[in-house]
Amino acid sequence: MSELLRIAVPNKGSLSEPASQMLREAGYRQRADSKELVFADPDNGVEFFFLRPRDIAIYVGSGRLEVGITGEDLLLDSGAEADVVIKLGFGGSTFRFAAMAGSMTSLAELAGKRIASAYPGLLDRYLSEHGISAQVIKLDGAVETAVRLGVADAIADVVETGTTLRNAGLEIFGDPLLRSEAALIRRAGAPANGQVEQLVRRLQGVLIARQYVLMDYDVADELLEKAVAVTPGFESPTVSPLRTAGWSAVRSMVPRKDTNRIMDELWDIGARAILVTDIHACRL
Ligand SMILES: Nc1ncnc2c1ncn2[C@@H]1O[C@H](COP(=O)(O)OP(=O)(O)OP(=O)(O)O)[C@@H](O)[C@H]1O
Ligand SMILES: O=P(O)(O)OC[C@H]1O[C@H](OP(=O)(O)OP(=O)(O)O)[C@H](O)[C@@H]1O
Ligand SMILES: [Mg+2]
Repeated sequence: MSELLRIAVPNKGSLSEPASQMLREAGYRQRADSKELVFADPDNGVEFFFLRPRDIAIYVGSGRLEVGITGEDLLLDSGAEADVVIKLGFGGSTFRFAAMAGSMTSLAELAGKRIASAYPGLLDRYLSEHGISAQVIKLDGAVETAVRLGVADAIADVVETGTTLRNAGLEIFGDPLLRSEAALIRRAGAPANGQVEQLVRRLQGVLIARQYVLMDYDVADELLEKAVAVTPGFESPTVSPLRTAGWSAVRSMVPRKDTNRIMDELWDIGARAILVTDIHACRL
């Protein structure tokens, strides 16, 4: 038997629960106790290491662990030599500058100022790429409070809903430094590995199952072309003859978010018995 594939998974924070949930949907067992730091699933040939998401890039970049799940922003901040294999569709955020409401409007105003952040690597790189000379104040968290307490003039931080900023009396300015989401990462230049490819196929299966539904409908043959144009599917929809002559049954995958619009369009074209089913799992 080949060795277990070692996968780093966030042990805490925003990415922890959605990462474990996605792995569960991909058929892996997950720890029952959030204090467990290592958990093997030998039936699926993998072993999970529960680590701080910020540290995961370091373990993976150094090659100690084959792959890991972390945020793109955390990967960039760490400077670790790892690449995104696939984006995972959760843990989405933007990384933005903010200051007291009404106090700053453009990046240029940051020159010579103090900027607090828990992502100094990311911030330093952005400032030097934009030719801005400012002092970076490294904090561990709750950076929104740094301005009020006079430790910094502005902050650069993760923004999801913007509630934390608003509550601190801050306002974003300038373009986002970055858009980020959770991703599966791997050491830069690592050789092809069948176990990793299997993990990626499983995760892609979960992404597709979450983003698409299966749509079935019946349509008169003379309307078939028009209906199929609305539901082109991934490669090609399945069309089968109905027992009633002159009618066909169509099955196609459609984006979940468009489900009702597509059903309305199909109905207007003349399709009937339109059924929508969740996809439990898939390999495309
Ligand atoms: N509302 C959010 N707050 C913080 N991080 C978020 C949020 N939404 C998405 N993320 C992403 O989660 C990752 C940060 O996770 P991390 O566990 O380090 O921070 P956290 O969720 O703030 O946890 P902690 O309580 O340890 O600060 C980043 O990739 C970030 O972009
Ligand atoms: O835009 P929002 O939806 O408000 O989310 C973003 C905020 O949430 C996180 O803080 P967290 O609560 O994790 O505390 P921390 O700063 O100590 O990490 C993050 O650092 C931002 O402060
Ligand atoms: Mg946090």
